Amino acid sequence: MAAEILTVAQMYAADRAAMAAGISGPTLMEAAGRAVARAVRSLSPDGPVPVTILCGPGNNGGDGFVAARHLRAAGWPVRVGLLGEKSALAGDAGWAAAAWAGPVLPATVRLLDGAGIIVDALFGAGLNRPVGGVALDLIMAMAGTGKPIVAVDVPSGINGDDGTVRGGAAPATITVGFFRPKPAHYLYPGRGLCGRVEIADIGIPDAVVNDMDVDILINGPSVWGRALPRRAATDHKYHRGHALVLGGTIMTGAARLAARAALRMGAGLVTVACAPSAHMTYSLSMPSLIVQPIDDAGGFDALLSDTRRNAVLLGPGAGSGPLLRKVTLSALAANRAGVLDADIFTCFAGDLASLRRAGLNGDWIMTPHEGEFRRLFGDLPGSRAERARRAASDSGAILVMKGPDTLIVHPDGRMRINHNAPPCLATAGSGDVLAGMILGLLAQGMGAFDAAAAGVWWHGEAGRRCGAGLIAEDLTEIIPAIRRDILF
Ligand SMILES: NC(=O)C1=CN([C@@H]2O[C@H](COP(=O)(O)OP(=O)(O)OC[C@H]3O[C@@H](n4cnc5c(N)ncnc54)[C@H](O)[C@@H]3O)[C@@H](O)[C@H]2O)[C@H](O)CC1
Ligand SMILES: [K+]
Repeated sequence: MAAEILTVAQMYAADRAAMAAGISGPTLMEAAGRAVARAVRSLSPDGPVPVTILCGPGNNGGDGFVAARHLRAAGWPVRVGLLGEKSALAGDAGWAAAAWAGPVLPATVRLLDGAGIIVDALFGAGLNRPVGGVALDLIMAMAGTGKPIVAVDVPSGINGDDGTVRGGAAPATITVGFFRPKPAHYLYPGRGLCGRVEIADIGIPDAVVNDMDVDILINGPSVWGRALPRRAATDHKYHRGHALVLGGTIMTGAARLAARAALRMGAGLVTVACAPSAHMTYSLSMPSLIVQPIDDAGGFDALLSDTRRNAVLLGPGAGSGPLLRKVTLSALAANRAGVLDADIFTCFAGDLASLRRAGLNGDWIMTPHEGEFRRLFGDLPGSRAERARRAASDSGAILVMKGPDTLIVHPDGRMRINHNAPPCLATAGSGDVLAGMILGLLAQGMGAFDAAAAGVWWHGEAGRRCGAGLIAEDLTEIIPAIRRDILF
């Protein structure tokens, strides 16, 4: 499957490019409507049930008319309700409505009575304001029926570019998108309202994407697999990097999980630097760890003076006191790659400027969840994706905005949307494992953007394989099996 996600504007451009290549608008709409009819039929394998199709005033409605014609031809009872006047339908939608031989009724809530399946073809890519009035009444009524809904392109009321709900939207059972997915198919809350997403080939040549600046991808091995660190028969451990983790004194579990994850990801060596009082805790937890007691930030600097220690993790369990602050500023100045997580966002709350001044750049990855994000970046305006992009651009670092639809964003605006994380990953220590996984890849020399994306996907896959009831310790243990299955 192609990993590209197209914005609404890019999808319109793809349409135009296809038409310029000689594929007519009605040809595209015919294929789109046929795919919608197919999705409806898949919901009732035992045979026809009454279908109500609610059509809007644009081409989304046009797709609805085409679907109506195909379903009727296959012997399905279909009622079509139109929001607006048939005479006002223009272009391809006008063509589709003219080709529908059945009655066109005004779209009212009553039309939903007796429907076994509903097709939501009110608004798609062309939504340009929040839904209200009759349209909103229809959307709420669709949602209230409890019947299966097939949404055309997106559930009406969802903004295709960011997945936000504008006014209201009815949850679909299947959403049929066209050519390539849109951000709303992958970003919550849109993603949660789309149900199963089926992307139909409607005859737009794949090549049209080559002329576009596609900067959003679905995160997965096809995106970063070729950049994974390779093993050579002649490798020794110093070829595989040396990660350095600042370990806390009280919350020692976080750094232990992260260090273990970094080793499991293939880092050659992992050192935990900690207060002398915590030395024993770290040493006894994992014989393969190097544990270095440090008295103060100077002790950490001394460890960093060994340039083989090439990747650094700061934050998990570290406490947000002066030590973390000092160590972070000197690590940023030391020209390393690294991951900033957890207590970093408290330690530097509202103070991105200090991180930037110290040398934060694209070799560094920040991994906040929503609350931590706000602590560092404040209340930025816009959707989650817009805020994440702004934060990556302002910080100059790779931003991993954690959540059920984790975003991996480059300062230049490129974004990868992750979609494989199961809810059971929301458990204590899970974020520490993620930070350590990314660290392990950084230590082996993988570029920060790819390392972040690979870590996030791999962590999701680990969660999926462990399943419900997993604890963070399980995640680290399944890492090697996943590597074996990534075919790059
Ligand atoms: N390659 C493709 O993706 C193809 C997509 N197709 C379908 O075309 C629609 C997009 O069609 P468009 O006419 O541009 O927009 P819409 O039908 O979504 O809506 C425009 C229509 O609705 C009015 N409107 C917008 N927002 C509101 C609102 N909140 N309340 C009331 N009215 C609103 C607006 O004024 C217009 O009149 C895409 O989604 C696909 O379904 C093609 O069929 C095939 C190729
Ligand atoms: K729709």
